[in-house]
Order: sequence, then C-alpha cells, then structure tokens
Amino acid sequence: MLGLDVCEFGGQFLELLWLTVCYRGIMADKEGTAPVHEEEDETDLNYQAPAQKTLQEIQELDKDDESLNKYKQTLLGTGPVVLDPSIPNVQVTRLTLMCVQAPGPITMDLTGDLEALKKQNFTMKEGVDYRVKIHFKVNREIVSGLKYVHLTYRKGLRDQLSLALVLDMNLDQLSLALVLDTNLDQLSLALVLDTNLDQLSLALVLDTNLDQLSLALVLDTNLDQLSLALVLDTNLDQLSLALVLDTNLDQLSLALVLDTNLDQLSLALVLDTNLDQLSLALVLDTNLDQLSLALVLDMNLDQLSLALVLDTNLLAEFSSSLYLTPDPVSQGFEQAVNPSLLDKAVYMVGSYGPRVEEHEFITPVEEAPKGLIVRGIYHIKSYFTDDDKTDHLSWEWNLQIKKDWDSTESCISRLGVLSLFSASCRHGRPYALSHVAFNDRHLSTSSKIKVDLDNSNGIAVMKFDNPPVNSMSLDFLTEFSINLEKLELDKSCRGVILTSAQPRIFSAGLDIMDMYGTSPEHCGAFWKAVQDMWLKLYGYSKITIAAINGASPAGGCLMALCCDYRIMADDPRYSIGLNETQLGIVAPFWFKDTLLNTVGHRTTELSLQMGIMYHAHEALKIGLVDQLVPEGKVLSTAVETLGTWLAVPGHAREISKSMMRKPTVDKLLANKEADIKNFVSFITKDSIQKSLGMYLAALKKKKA
Ligand SMILES: CCCCCC/C=C/CC(=O)SCCNC(=O)CCNC(=O)[C@H](O)C(C)(C)COP(=O)(O)OP(=O)(O)OC[C@H]1O[C@@H](n2cnc3c(N)ncnc32)[C@H](O)[C@@H]1OP(=O)(O)O
Repeated sequence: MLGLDVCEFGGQFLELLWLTVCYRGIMADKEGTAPVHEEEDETDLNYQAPAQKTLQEIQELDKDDESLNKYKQTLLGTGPVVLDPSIPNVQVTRLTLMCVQAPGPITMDLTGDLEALKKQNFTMKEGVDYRVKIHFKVNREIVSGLKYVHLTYRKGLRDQLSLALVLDMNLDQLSLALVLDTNLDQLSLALVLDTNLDQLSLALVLDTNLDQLSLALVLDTNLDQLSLALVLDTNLDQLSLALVLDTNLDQLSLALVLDTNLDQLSLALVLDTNLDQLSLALVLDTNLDQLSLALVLDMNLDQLSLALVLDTNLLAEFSSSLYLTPDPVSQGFEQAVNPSLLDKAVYMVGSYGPRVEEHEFITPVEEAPKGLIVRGIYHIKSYFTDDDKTDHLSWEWNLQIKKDWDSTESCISRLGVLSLFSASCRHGRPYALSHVAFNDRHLSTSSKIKVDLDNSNGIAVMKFDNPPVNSMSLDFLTEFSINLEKLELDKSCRGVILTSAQPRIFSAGLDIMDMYGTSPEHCGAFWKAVQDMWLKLYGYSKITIAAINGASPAGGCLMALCCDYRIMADDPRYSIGLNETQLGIVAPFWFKDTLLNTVGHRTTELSLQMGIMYHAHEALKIGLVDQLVPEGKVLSTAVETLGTWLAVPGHAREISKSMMRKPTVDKLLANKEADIKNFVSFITKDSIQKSLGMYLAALKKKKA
C-alpha cells in the first residue's frame, strides 16, 4: 500500500518536474535576461529543452487523472493570478534575516526604493545563527530553476581597520607617526615619535570606546630636560598600568605596561635612548579577537632599523582591507579601493507556479562571522534569478556585523512586539507581556508555555501551562508559534515534545472565548494564529512527539495529530478527538486532512460527522494515537522514543516527512486568506454564536 502510494507520488512528481522543465523555455522569452554578474560555473551539458508548453496546456494534460490534477493545483495554483503583462511574473517582495537572538524582525521591503537600501545597514550581532527568508510572488506562469544569489563584499577600510604609518628620517632625525584607527568597535591608537639627536618627543594616544578606556602619553625630552605626561581614563574593570621612567642628561628609559582584562588588551611600550641611540618597542596585544601590533625601532646615528608587525589572523582573509597610506581620508581611498568579493552563495529556490499567496524560501542556517576584525560593514549584492538568468530582482544592501545588536533596534523591536501583542488583547484587556523574551536564550520564561531544552540530548519539552484547561487563546497560540520557531532555528535542539503542565488535561482546544462575542477583526487575527500554529507544527522540520497526559478535544487533538508520534496516558477518563460538530461548528478542511492522513477516510468520516471523542484504548485502536503508557510514564516514554527517532539519519527522515505532508501544507498556504474569510463569516453568524453560547453554558452547567 505504502509502496503503491510512493510510486504514484514518484510518477506524478517526475511528470511535474518534466512539466516545469518544459516551461523554462517559455519563461526565458517572456522576461528580460539578467544582468547578473555571477561567474559562470555551470557546465553546458548540451541540454535541449523539450517542447515548450503553456500553463494552460500543462493544466490540460492528463485532465482525467484526479490525483495528478490535485497535485498540479497545489503546485501550479488554479491559473494566472495577474493577467496584466506589465506586471512582472515574479515579484520579490521582501527579505528577512531570521535570527532567534535578534531583538526583533530584520526585514527589508523590496517593493519600494531599492536605491535607498544601498545606503541602509542591517545590523547583525557577531557569531549568531541566522537564515535568510525571501518572499516572492508568482503571477502568471510557472518559473523553474529559481535561484537566490548572494555576493558578499567587504567595503574599503573606512569602516574597518586603518593603519597609517609615516616614517621620515635622515641621519639626524627620525619622525614616526603611526595611526591605527579601527572602527571595529572603536579602538584608535596614535603614536607620534619625533626625535633628533637633541630631542625626543613621543605622543601616544590610545582611545578605545570599547568600554571606555582612554590613555594619553606625552613624552618630550631634550638633552637637558624630560617631560612626561600620562593620562589614563577608564571606568573599566581590571586595568593595570605600570610606568617606569628613567632619565638623565644622556639617557632616557621608559617602560610602560598597560594590562587590562577588559576584553584583554595589553600594551607594552619600552623606550630606551641615549644621545647616540634610540630604541623603541611597542607591543599592543588585544585579544579582542586577535589583533597584535609590535613595533620595534632601533636607530643610531648611522642606522635605522624598523620592524612593524601587525598580526591579526584576519590578515589573510582581509588582506585587501589593509592599506598603508599616510592620509587615508584626504586621499579619498574609499573610492580608490575596490571592495573585494569575500563570498558567493547560490541557493536553489526551485520551481513555482502562480498563486495568490506569496511563496517563501528560507536558506539553511548560517553563522555570522565573529571577532574584532570581521566586525564592520559588508556590502551585499543580491540576485533573484533562474536557470535562464532572468533578472527577477537584483538589489544591494549592507550587513553590519557588530559586537551587539543596535540599541535602537531593540527599541523598535520592542515596540513591534508590543504592537504584535496588543493585537492579542482580548475584550480590551491587555495580556501580560512577560513571556516575550526574544533575546533570551533560556527559553523557559514564557508565561503560558514552559520550554526546557536539554542540551545533552537536544530534546526540548514544551509544557502547556495555561490554567485551567490549556485552552488555545490568541496569545497562547502566538507564544506557541514563536517558541516553536525559536527551537527550529536553534541548532542544539533536535526534537520537541509537547505535553501539559496541567493535571488531567492536555489541551481543551481552541479558546471558545476568542470566538464567542468577539469582533470580526479579532476572529480574523485569532484564526490566522490558529493557521500559523498548524502550518508551523505540521510542516515542522524537527521531530515532534505529543505526550498526551490528559483530555485532548478538538484543537488539542489537532495539535497532537500534527506531531510525528503520539503517546497517550492509559486512563479511561481521558479522551481525544475532533468534536467540532458537537459544538455546532464544522472543522475546516485542513483539520480534516490532518485526521485523514492519520486514520484514513472512513474513520475520518465517522469521526468528523459524529464529533466522536475516543477514549484512550479506542484512540489506539483506530491509530489516532500510537502508544498507551501509564500516566506517570508518558513523558519519559516520549523522551525514550524521541531518542530512537533521532537515530534515523536526519536528512532522510526530514525529506520523507516533507514528502508526506507538503501537499497538505501547500493546500492551506494556497487558501489562507479565503480560509480566514470563511471562518470569520461562519463564526460570526448569529446561529453559530448561539450554538457556542449554549455549549459554553452546558460546560458551566456540567460543573455546577
Ligand atoms: C469554518 C469554520 C471553522 C470553525 C472551526 C472551529 C474549530 C474549533 C476547534 C476547537 O478547538 S473548539 C473548542 C473545543 N473544545 C471543547 O469542546 C472542550 C470543552 N471543554 C471540555 O470538554 C472540558 O472543559 C475539559 C477540557 C474536558 C476539562 O474538563 P474539566 O471538568 O476539568 O473542566 P471544566 O470545568 O469543564 O472547565 C474549566 C473551565 O474552563 C472553561 N473551558 C473549558 N474548555 C474551554 C475552551 N475550549 N475554551 C474556553 N474555555 C473553556 C470552562 O468553561 C470552565 O470555565 P469556568 O468559567 O471555570 O466555568
């Protein structure tokens, strides 16, 4: 049976692949060709595309094959969404940098002024994991072989590291100026040394904004006189300074050692000079991700030796960012310096058909670079293109890698979060925001859902804690989806267990209070949150197990059905099922599909029409749950089971899951808006409101 399904699916899939390949030729004619300046690294295999077909022709093919038609509809939509040929077939609408630790969404609108984007910096904290999400629309025709190309350049040194060294000498005189100016979180060092046989002047200014350290040292001496000024200003923890100065008319020795634990900066300066000879050694060693500078200068009347070592292991990587120039700014070096290409990433986006809803594509997880020298601004050229090099969109923007997120961004994001959650005020009552903890890597601060991620095995347990019955209100659903998303992005998490912190109840399903007596706007927002929860959970890439430790009606059952495996407490008091008809409401098609995909057609038919709640044993019998264990063992069995699932090669399992579930997910994605409208008009009907009211009254009466 399974073999047959897979063959059937495989056949359809191949056919669709062929159809999309056929279609590429047509597309190339219709859109402009790309000015994509990417290196040609693909081999021409002398490939001859099959005869071209229109979307309509494709839809006509095998018209009588019902299952193929369904699949085609999922992939191709029902037909062109926009007929106006002046509107591009593919419209890229926005790019989002998805990062769990980000204080808020980092999104760029690609429908507006792309020129403005060139000047805009999007900040990313160093070392964080992130993914790029692109939203795009397909309006008329299938596009195949879509690609997202991402070229990363490092800008000139102005934003990064500048070193200027000026050395001027003759037998009687030496002048040295060294300026090290790095914006990489603000370290500046200026050293000026001017000496002739009679006089030595040294000025050293070290100014680092990196937690406020400033040091100025001025030393001026001639044969009869020595002046030394040292100013040190710091509110840092752990600063040590040692200054040794020894001078007489013929000789000067100076040793300065500055040692600060604050991100490990050490400075040693040794200066030894007499009338005939000057020796200077300066060592600047900062662990702020590997910058070391050593300067050794040794001279006498006849000879000069200078050694300058600037040792940052980033030299190799960013050699083009390092220049020796006397006056970088006045020479306008930024124009003179071509930004160097650091990285080229090509992501295969795939083939897509027209539909009203936007498509979205998410890249695999990347890690932002980390370290003092890699902080700075990267210029990025993005191309949304395809195999035919059609330029669907190309734009440029800047990614700024910083030691921390921008504080202003945090404010903006907090506002964003507030507005997101003010939308979840129910009956005019704002909900507590304590659970909104985007920055918090300890995921356990949510108010309605407790998350505990065990780093030793990668298993996260999400415990519903929304008394009295874990009903899924708008804020519960929002919080659930955020946590799930966070865990999906968290590399250390490998699987998620859903369970309840409430005794005897897994979840009472959707919060009826969100549907009863509320405004159409509220109902719309609520339903969108239900959809988002389902889309996230049913299409989740990681393993999910429902540890059902209590009653699980309606939405509770749906949530369990979305998981990969269900373990239920073996207790006759607990039941599970989609009982919507008992409330006088109708489960939507994606509730139905989720049940159908689990227990089959006939059982789904009986179950939905009658609104049956199954006791644990019955649920096991019809395959609604996979295993029964004593209540006290539900969670431990779930952990054990997840362990065995984790032994399966992850990639193969994930693709298999997606193969089984994607058509169902795509169906809702293609009808999301219509489904919301349908829900709102249905649930706000007087007759339905009356049913809900009676149901609520019955619940309360039962209690009485
Ligand atoms: C195109 C249109 C599509 C429309 C599709 C709409 C889909 C909806 C899916 C749903 O999920 S609808 C919700 C269905 N849920 C239920 O039917 C469950 C109802 N509840 C129960 O059966 C029981 O409460 C329980 C879960 C078995 C627990 O029983 P227990 O005896 O322990 O507690 P109660 O005294 O019954 O309840 C305590 C308290 O909680 C209130 N409550 C219960 N369920 C809900 C709920 N789903 N939403 C809001 N409030 C709920 C109940 O009224 C009690 O409140 P009180 O004020 O303390 O009396």
